[in-house]
Amino acid sequence: MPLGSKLLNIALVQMRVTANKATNLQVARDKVLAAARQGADMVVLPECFNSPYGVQHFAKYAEAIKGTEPGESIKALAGMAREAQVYLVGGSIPEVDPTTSKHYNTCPVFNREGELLTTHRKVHLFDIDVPGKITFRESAVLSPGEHLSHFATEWGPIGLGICYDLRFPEMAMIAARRHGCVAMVYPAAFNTTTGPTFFELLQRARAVDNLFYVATCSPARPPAEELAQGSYPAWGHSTIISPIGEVVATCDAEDTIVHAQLDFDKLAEYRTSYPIYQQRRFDLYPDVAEGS
Ligand SMILES: NC(=O)CC(=O)C(=O)O
Repeated sequence: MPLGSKLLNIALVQMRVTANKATNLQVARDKVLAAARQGADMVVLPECFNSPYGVQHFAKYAEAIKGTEPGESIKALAGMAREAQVYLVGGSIPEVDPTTSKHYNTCPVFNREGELLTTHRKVHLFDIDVPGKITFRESAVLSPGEHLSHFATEWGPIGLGICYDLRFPEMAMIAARRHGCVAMVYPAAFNTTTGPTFFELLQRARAVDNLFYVATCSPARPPAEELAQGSYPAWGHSTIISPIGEVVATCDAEDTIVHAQLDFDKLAEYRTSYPIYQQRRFDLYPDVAEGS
């Protein structure tokens, strides 16, 4: 697919997520509409935007997305996208598959008419153990997705990942090389242990590996009293990175909306200046763009 030539105004909604799903949906709606009023074409919500992030919460907040009447979050997201007339990368929500009863961490994407374009189920589950700092085991409750995902837009295809997926370069490279993606979007919830070391570095690495834009959207960090009660210490720092690894826009841990313009003429320029797509040595390593 040819590279798009227009500007894409993107907005990252770094919102506070509470234990009240209805409140989270209402806050998301208000912020999606506010972002659209500021000129956003595409709005991104955080990982787990309708539920606290923690294995103890996933089953309680889980909703069906496919194969049955969609849950309240999917209906609400479709309504927001339609009302705001934006592409909506609906963060992620805990999903239950009614046919298998398996749970997933899933990102739904809607077009400006509020139609569900695709869903991405987090492929790499967040299972880590940093002694004395953080232990997290999504696989205790969730199943991994079995597919890589992207969706078509007028600017070109856009790849999807969720948080821990950012650590796996193959996924972004397949999006870029096999599907011609011009950007990768990751709803994410890094934390105060891993965020400072890895979050920006990984985004910049994925961007320069592939000469495309990378956008991430995190929940805002909860207040100190909630952290003291065990709430997940989200790192925040929702960010947009240019194809040559520059931080185009970012923030700290607060409740905010980050706006930026993705310039796909610039992307084409960079790919001409740095022709790494043509310089690969597939005689020495396999071509990840092969097949589809
Ligand atoms: N929350 C995640 O999925 C990932 C994360 O926090 C990390 O990789 O660090």
